[in-house]
Amino acid sequence: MVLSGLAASLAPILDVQNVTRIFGKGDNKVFALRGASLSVDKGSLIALKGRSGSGKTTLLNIMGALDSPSEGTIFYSGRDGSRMSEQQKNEMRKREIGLIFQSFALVPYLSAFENVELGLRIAGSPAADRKMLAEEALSFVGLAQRMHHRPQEMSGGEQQRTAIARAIAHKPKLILADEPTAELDSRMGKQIIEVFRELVGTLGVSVVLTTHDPHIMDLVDQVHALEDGRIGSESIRRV
Ligand SMILES: Nc1ncnc2c1ncn2[C@@H]1O[C@H](COP(=O)(O)OP(=O)(O)OP(=O)(O)O)[C@@H](O)[C@H]1O
Repeated sequence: MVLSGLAASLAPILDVQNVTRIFGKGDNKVFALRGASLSVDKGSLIALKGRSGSGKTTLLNIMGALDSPSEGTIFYSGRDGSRMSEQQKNEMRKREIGLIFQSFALVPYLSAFENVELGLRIAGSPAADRKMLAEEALSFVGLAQRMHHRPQEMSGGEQQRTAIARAIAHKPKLILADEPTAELDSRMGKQIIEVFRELVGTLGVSVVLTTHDPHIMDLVDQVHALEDGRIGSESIRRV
């Protein structure tokens, strides 16, 4: 189904419907997700919690079109993922999604600016725009004065803010962050959530993150608990 521009703009950013993901075969079959459903609206800050192995990373990978459901459907701004080619998914990921990892995943011998600029190259941003976009993103996360430092010369919080700048520089609609505060102390973790909060508030970006930290769960709009591959009934909505 092709949605009109208006219908696509009204659709949730992500609509995960009854998604199951099975790894392996026969006796080695693992149900990482078993009918998980979740809708992500524009401008929401959402945390996924759950014990180790409950399926958080698997769900995040499917949300980021890095993986596909075995059963069920995911709609990306109204587009049915199962009807998109790998190339269409790659294009969508590059343009519309920003990914952030627990371990920052920065290139160690490049400065913060060069790391963000490299991300823009990979996202296919035109060369003429890259300097301005990289500086804008680094200023947004409060690193205007530190952008020519390398990761090893920065604190963990500054490194994660560099990774956020890299994820937002191409102006995606959705940020997916797998345990973005796990390597940070509570003060730096809170600063990272404040950056996400500002992204949601000022740019209308949606953020979905995974966390084990109850303090982080207190700072987001919605908390959804994954239990054995399903979104549990104790999900908390604050908005
Ligand atoms: N590629 C894979 N092949 C086989 N099993 C997998 C694969 N990826 C994940 N699993 C299994 O699926 C289940 C869910 O894993 P997942 O990584 O999504 O959990 P998680 O909630 O993110 O865990 P953690 O909090 O430890 O990161 C686990 O039992 C895991 O071992």
